[in-house]
Amino acid sequence: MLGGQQEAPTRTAGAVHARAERVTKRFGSGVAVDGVDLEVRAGEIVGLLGPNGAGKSTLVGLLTGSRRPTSGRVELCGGDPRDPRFRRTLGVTPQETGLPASLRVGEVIDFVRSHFPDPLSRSEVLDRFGLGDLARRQTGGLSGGQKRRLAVALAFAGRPEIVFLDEPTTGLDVEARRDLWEAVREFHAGGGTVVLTSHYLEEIEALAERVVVLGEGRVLADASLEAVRGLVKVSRISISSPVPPSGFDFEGNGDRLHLLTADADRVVRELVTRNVPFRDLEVRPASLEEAFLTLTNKKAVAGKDQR
Ligand SMILES: Nc1ncnc2c1ncn2[C@@H]1O[C@H](COP(=O)(O)OP(=O)(O)OP(=O)(O)O)[C@@H](O)[C@H]1O
Repeated sequence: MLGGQQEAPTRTAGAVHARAERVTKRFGSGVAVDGVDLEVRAGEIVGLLGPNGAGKSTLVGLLTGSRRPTSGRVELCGGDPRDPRFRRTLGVTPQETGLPASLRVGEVIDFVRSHFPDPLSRSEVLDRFGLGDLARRQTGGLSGGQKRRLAVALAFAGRPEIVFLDEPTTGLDVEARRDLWEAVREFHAGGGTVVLTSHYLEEIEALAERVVVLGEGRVLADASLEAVRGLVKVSRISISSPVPPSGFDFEGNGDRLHLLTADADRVVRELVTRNVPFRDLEVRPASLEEAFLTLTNKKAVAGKDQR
């Protein structure tokens, strides 16, 4: 993948911790990742956002060395992610984690720790992720949420430079999710780099400073959270009306109707001019989810490096 001599992993602030250069991954005739360029710098929290099948997990797999690109180049902390010297900088929680059912939680943590030169202590991992009470439990007997918490904790056990969290809080209740966010923030506050994928827009909004929107394997947007919203400049207009006004694309149930538009002023003026009998008018900026849907629909190649 990468040729020639490789230096030891870079630990300089501002260094590139993960890089994809025109990376493509094909499965048979399908393209999961299609010519992606991406740089993640030390200390960033980057959210990968996209609908099912957009290529998020495949991209994470490529950046973390569990998959090889069909073409293009990937780097992790300045080297090949398949090289153990560079893998030591990495913590990863894949979407599906197979934990050995007969091992106890503490044993699994120790097993993972043993692969790293300067890991967290067992009790640090247990405490930080609220697993103290479960240390002696066999992983086979854990609930789905407990397994997920352990899987995320394991990503941090080796005291990594960069963590990749693929849908980290799927299946967790609100409290457990917030606890995990806190642990991720703590890692970030200590200088750690984070790449996370999520379907929970709340999670991306809570954690990410930069959002990379993927659609059909391509980067549709790569910008700050605010800029991703700004890119589409969509407003959501809601009205109550006994009948849907003709000539407008309002959707909704009952008499509450909604419309996404880039020009809310024009729509409201037209509603008034045409004497539409609306009430309870509400106009607000689109949520990230709405912005993201609009971006995906447009298939726009938008705003690289607007962060
Ligand atoms: N091992 C594989 N063999 C064949 N096709 C695959 C394989 N892995 C992924 N794909 C295909 O590649 C595309 C991208 O999948 P990927 O899992 O990366 O998307 P995703 O954005 O992570 O989706 P989700 O949010 O549902 O996890 C999909 O069309 C998927 O079916």
